[in-house]
Amino acid sequence: MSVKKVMIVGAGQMGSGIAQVFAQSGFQVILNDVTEDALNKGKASIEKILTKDVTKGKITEEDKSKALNNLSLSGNIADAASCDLVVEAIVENMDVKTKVFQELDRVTPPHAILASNTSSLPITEIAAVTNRPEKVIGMHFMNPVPVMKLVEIIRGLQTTDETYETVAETAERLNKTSVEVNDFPGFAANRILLPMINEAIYAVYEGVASPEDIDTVMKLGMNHPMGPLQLADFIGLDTCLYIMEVLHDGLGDSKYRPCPLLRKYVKAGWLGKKSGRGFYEYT
Ligand SMILES: CC(=O)CC(=O)SCCNC(=O)CCNC(=O)[C@H](O)C(C)(C)COP(=O)(O)OP(=O)(O)OC[C@H]1O[C@@H](n2cnc3c(N)ncnc32)[C@H](O)[C@@H]1OP(=O)(O)O
Ligand SMILES: NC(=O)C1=CN([C@@H]2O[C@H](COP(=O)(O)OP(=O)(O)OC[C@H]3O[C@@H](n4cnc5c(N)ncnc54)[C@H](OP(=O)(O)O)[C@@H]3O)[C@@H](O)[C@H]2O)C=CC1
Repeated sequence: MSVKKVMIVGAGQMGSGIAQVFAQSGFQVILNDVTEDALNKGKASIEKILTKDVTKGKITEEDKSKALNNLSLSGNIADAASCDLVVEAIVENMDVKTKVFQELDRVTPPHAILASNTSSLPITEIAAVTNRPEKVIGMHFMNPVPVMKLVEIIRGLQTTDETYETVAETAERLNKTSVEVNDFPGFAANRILLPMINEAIYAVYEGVASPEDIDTVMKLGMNHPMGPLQLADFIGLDTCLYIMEVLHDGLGDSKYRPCPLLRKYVKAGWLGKKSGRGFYEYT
């Protein structure tokens, strides 16, 4: 199957980035969210990035219009009835995701592939709530989506080769490089990245150094483009905590225990860049 039309569920930072790259690659895209406000914010962020790219001469005004013409907004998940592929990018919570997958299973045509952009949750478990587990797969983009080249493709236990190949070919059409990963907590990217971020938070918690100095260590000492605390704020501290909980519960090793300071910040509503405050303040 060659994918022509996609729905992206969730118009947050990941969903809007995913919608943008699909629209720029010539796919028909429906961006879905529960509120009109979220949809408008998602569309505005796509327009802002495309306008910047025009100013920089990376794309033409015509490329921008074409991409925006490929994009429509919808508050009704039943609009996925016309789609070949759905990429879900809502909150990292199994209960919420499985409800959405049950709904998608009801409304999409039988040939449609249902993909999740989950950072860490088991694809096999998400697939099990549908009547098409062979067509459920992980399509894990990296943040910021328009910039990062990688897509982790995660096979659930019942994902077929055909589903895998369609998604791998779709990632290639998006000009991304994909890697095949098996269904383990945190997959590959976050099994490696998140323990480093969590350790950096422990270092702040234990008074090893200030957040600024810890980030400087990793930026100037290891040439990371962002320090781990700046990156945690960028990912979202709620998402970081959900991922650490999945690693801790799923792998059962105390080395993955989420730092109490991370829990405290999330409880306080300090979710990082998206809420205006995390390890740093954002205006
Ligand atoms: C949690 C998960 O499940 C998985 C994950 O995603 S983990 C997170 C993975 N991501 C990372 O590790 C990101 C690490 N950070 C970086 O690579 C860089 O800091 C960065 C690309 C985000 C920004 O780069 P920078 O050099 O510091 O800043 P800046 O010069 O403003 O941006 C570089 C380019 O990226 C673009 N860019 C930055 N943020 C962007 C965004 N949100 N959307 C689109 N484009 C963006 C800029 O427009 C710029 O483009 P040009 O080179 O064409 O001018
Ligand atoms: N942040 C990152 O760096 C990365 C995140 N991911 C994964 O991507 C997913 C989304 O993360 P991110 O974009 O950062 O999160 P955001 O909080 O930015 O966006 C989530 C969006 O989904 C909406 N939403 C919540 N429930 C539903 C629903 N039932 N139907 C439709 N929309 C819904 C939210 O609306 P509202 O705000 O109203 O609740 C919000 O607009 C998560 O699974 C995360 O783990 C993957 C790679 C990187």
